[in-house]
Amino acid sequence: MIIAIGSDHAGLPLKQALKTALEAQGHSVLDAGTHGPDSVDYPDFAHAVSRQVAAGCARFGVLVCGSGIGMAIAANRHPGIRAAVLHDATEARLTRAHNDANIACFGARTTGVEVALDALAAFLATGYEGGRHDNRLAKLAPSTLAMAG
Ligand SMILES: O=C(CO)[C@H](O)[C@H](O)[C@H](O)COP(=O)(O)O
Repeated sequence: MIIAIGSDHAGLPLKQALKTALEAQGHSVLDAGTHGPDSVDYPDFAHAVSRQVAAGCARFGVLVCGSGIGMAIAANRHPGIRAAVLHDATEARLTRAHNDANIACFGARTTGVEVALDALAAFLATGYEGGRHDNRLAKLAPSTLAMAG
């Protein structure tokens, strides 16, 4: 599977750990950076990864910053992106099964490496359930916002 990954300076160590694990599992990882400890702006990396996922160049994205929240806010501005901040494997399974999330966001300052690895494995192993969730996802499309009450 092709997976796009990115982080800011705060997320770099966790990003490296997740990338190493993904490659060991046989995935192809497109690393959008950052590649060093200098302070950078998380939206630059969220936008790069989101574009790759939205364009179909990568099946899933992984984004890491201090809390995961800034990355998720930035990624969710892209049509077709459903990014979720994950703190454990249960959240990972639920957001795949119910939200068809396609980008997993982690907070390197809030979530340990082992928990993040576990959550990412669950995220990648879980399929979208469809059914009752299809109508709900359709209501997330930007074109439906003008009609929303
Ligand atoms: O934007 C964030 C909050 O959602 C990220 O956690 C950033 O990594 C964080 O703001 C970076 O903080 P720093 O003080 O510039 O290292």
